[in-house]
Amino acid sequence: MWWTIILYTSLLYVFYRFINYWIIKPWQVQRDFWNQGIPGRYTPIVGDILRQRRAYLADKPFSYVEEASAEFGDYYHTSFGPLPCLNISDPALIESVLKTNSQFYHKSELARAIASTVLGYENIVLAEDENHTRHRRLVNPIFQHQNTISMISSMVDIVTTFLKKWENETNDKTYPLILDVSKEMSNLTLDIITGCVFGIETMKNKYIHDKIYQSVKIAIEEIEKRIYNMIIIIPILNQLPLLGKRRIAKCKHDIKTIALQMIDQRRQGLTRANCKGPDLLDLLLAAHGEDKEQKFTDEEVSAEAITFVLAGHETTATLMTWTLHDLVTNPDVYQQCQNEIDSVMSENTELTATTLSLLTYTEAVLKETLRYHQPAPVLLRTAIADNTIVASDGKRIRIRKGTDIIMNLNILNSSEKYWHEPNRFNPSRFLERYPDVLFSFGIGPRICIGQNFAMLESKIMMAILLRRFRFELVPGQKLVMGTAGTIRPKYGLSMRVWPR
Ligand code: HEM
Repeated sequence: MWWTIILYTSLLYVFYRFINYWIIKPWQVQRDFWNQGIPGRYTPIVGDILRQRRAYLADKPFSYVEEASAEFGDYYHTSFGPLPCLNISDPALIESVLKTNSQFYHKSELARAIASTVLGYENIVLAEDENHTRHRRLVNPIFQHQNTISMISSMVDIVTTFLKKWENETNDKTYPLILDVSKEMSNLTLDIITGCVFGIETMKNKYIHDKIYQSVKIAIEEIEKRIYNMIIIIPILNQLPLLGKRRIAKCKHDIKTIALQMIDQRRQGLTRANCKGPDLLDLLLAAHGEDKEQKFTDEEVSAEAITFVLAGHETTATLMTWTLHDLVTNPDVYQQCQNEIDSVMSENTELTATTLSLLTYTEAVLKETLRYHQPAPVLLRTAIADNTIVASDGKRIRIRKGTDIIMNLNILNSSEKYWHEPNRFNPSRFLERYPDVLFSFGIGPRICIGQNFAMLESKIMMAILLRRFRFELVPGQKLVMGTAGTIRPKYGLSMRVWPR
C-alpha cells in the first residue's frame, strides 16, 4: 500500500516537474512579458527551434533573427525549446545586462553546456560571482600591455614559419595557390595561441603539436554537431554518454594531460618561454593576488591555459577570415590598407610595437570587420534573480529569474539607428573615435580579457600576409556564415593567393 502511494507520488512529482519545465514556467514568463507590453511570440515546447533549424538548413542562419527584429524591434520575447528568452539588440539593454545589472546574471545554461564540455567549470569563462572575481583578479595582469608586447617577436616567428608552406608552393609566380583561407587562418591562429601559451619550442614537438591540434579540432567539431542537432539543450539526453560526448571527453582528457605535463616540465625548468619576456604559461604560474598565497593550483593553471587556447583561437581565426573577405570585396579599402602596410614595412623592417602603432588604417579595417562581421554574434545570459533593465527609449523591462537573455550583437551592428550607412564596409568610421555601441569584445566585468592580444596578433598577421601575398576571391562559391559560437564560414572561403 505505502509503496504504491510512494510510487504514484514520485510519478506525479516527475510529471509535474516535466510539465513545469516544458509548459508552465515558459508560459508564465511569456505572459509576464506580454503584460509589460513587450512584443514577441510563443510556440509551446519547441519555441523557435524549428524556425532556427529551417533557417540553418536553408543556409540563411541569421534570417530568422533578422525577420524577428524587423517585425518586433530591438527587444522581443521568444523561447528556445522550453527556455523563455528575451532577445535584445538595444545597446542600453545590452549594457544593463552585461554591466550595470551584471550581478543578476550568470552565463546561460546553453553557454555553460557548450563551454563546460571541454573546459569544465573551474576557469575564468565559467566561474561566477566571487569565484569569477578571483580568477579575473589573477588573470588581468597577465594581459597587461608590456606582457603582450613582449610576445610580438614570437608571434612574428610563428606567422613567418607558417607562411613558408605557402611560399614554397607559390615559387612559380604565374599560378596562384588556391586556399581555403578559413581553414588556414584557423591553423595559423591555433599555432599562435598555443605557441604563446605553451612556448614555440614545446609546440615544435610533433607529438604535442598534433595531439593538441587534433583534440581542439575534434572537440570543436563535436560541440558544433551537438549544437546543430540540439542534443546540448535537451535535459537527460545531453547527459547520456553518446559517441560525441565520449569523443569530447577524450579530447578534454588528452589536452589536460598534456597541459599538466607541460606545467610540470616548466616548474622543473625543463622548458622555457621563447618570447622576449614570459609567455602565458609563465605568467599563469606566477600569477598571484595581493596576498602572495593566493595563487592558481596546477589544475587551475591547466584549465586557464586551455581556456586561452579555446577562447582565443576560433574568434581570432574568424576575424582574420572575414577581414580578408571584406578586403577583397572592397577593392578601394584593400588598396588603402595595402598602401599603408607597404609604406610602413619594407622587406627587412622588423615588426615592433612602434611599427605596429603606425598601422592605424589596418587597425580600423579590423575594427570595421568586427562590426560588419561580428565574430561572436550572440552573447547569452540567464537571470539568477528578478531585476529591471532599461532600454534606450526609456522602457523599463522586468526580468524574471530564470529568463534567458539573447544579445544579438550582429543586429545592433547593422542597425541604422546606431550606425551611419551600416551596410557599407567603411573602416574610416573608426579613425575618428571608437563608438560606444561596438560590443564585439563584450562589456562589463566579463569583457574579453584577450582583446588587446587579439588585436595585436591580427595586426601582425595582416601586416605579414598583405606584405607578401595578394588575395582574390574564387568566384561562384557558396559563402555561408557558421553559427556555432562564431560565424566562421560553414563551407570555407576559397581564395587565390598570389606571391607579391
Ligand atoms: C577577435 C577575437 C576575439 C573576440 C571577438 C572575442 C570576444 C569575446 C567576447 C564577446 C567575450 C565576452 C563573452 C561574454 O560576455 O559572454 C570574450 C570573453 C573572453 N575572451 Fe575573448 N575574444 C577574442 C579573442 C580572445 C583571445 C585571443 C583570448 C585569449 C588569449 C580571449 C580570451 C577570453 C576570455 C578568457 C574571456 C572570458 C572573460 C571573462 O569571462 O571574464 N579572447 N571574448
